[in-house]
Amino acid sequence: MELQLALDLVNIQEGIELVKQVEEYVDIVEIGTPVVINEGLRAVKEMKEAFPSLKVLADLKIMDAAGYEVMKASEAGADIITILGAAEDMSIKGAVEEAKKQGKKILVDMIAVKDLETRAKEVDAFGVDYICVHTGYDLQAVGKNSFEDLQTIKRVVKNAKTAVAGGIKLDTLPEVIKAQPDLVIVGGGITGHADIKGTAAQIQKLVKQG
Ligand SMILES: O=C([C@H](O)CO)[C@H](O)[C@H](O)COP(=O)(O)O
Repeated sequence: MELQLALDLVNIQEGIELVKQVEEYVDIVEIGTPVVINEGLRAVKEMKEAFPSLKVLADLKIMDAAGYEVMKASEAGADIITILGAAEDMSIKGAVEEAKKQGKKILVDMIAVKDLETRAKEVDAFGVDYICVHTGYDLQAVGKNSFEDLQTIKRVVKNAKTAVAGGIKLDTLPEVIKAQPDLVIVGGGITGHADIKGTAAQIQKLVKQG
């Protein structure tokens, strides 16, 4: 099981300073969608240059022009790029094709997908690397989480790795781990904590114990 740190509410320099504190505890650093919107793919480039041994995920949440956007994120140094499960089949297939060409990986974010079971099976057949259930900020705000959805994709996904994101904290992590995802994504549960390093260490310990 791997741990991904999501950076969403920081600028590039703040992100780099944050990762300095926790780099020994995380496998993947996510340049979150708000950071890409604010700073562009420069954020991916600078993070990868600062931490060449960490994998960097560009959370582009691609919806269209997938091949081109995967190519640009790859050129910036991303190891993993996200596309939405709600995108056209052709877009997801295009993303996979370009990622393979570039030696990169595709994570499909299933946020807002209504028929999760059906779509997860379809997307799994396209050769994507990760399928991620995700409760975004707006649904977290009304008390939702992705724990049941994680069990659904664990049941139906046969090829891709499974991932889970959205409001995961130290106290809810054991429930997540019980479902055995391949990748756990934590943002505010680490970055919003008073003790960032200590929390990342505790979360990593639980994730690695599986
Ligand atoms: O993808 C995310 C969100 O849509 C904002 O871009 C977050 O990175 C993801 O939800 C993980 O962050 P937390 O919910 O703070 O753990």
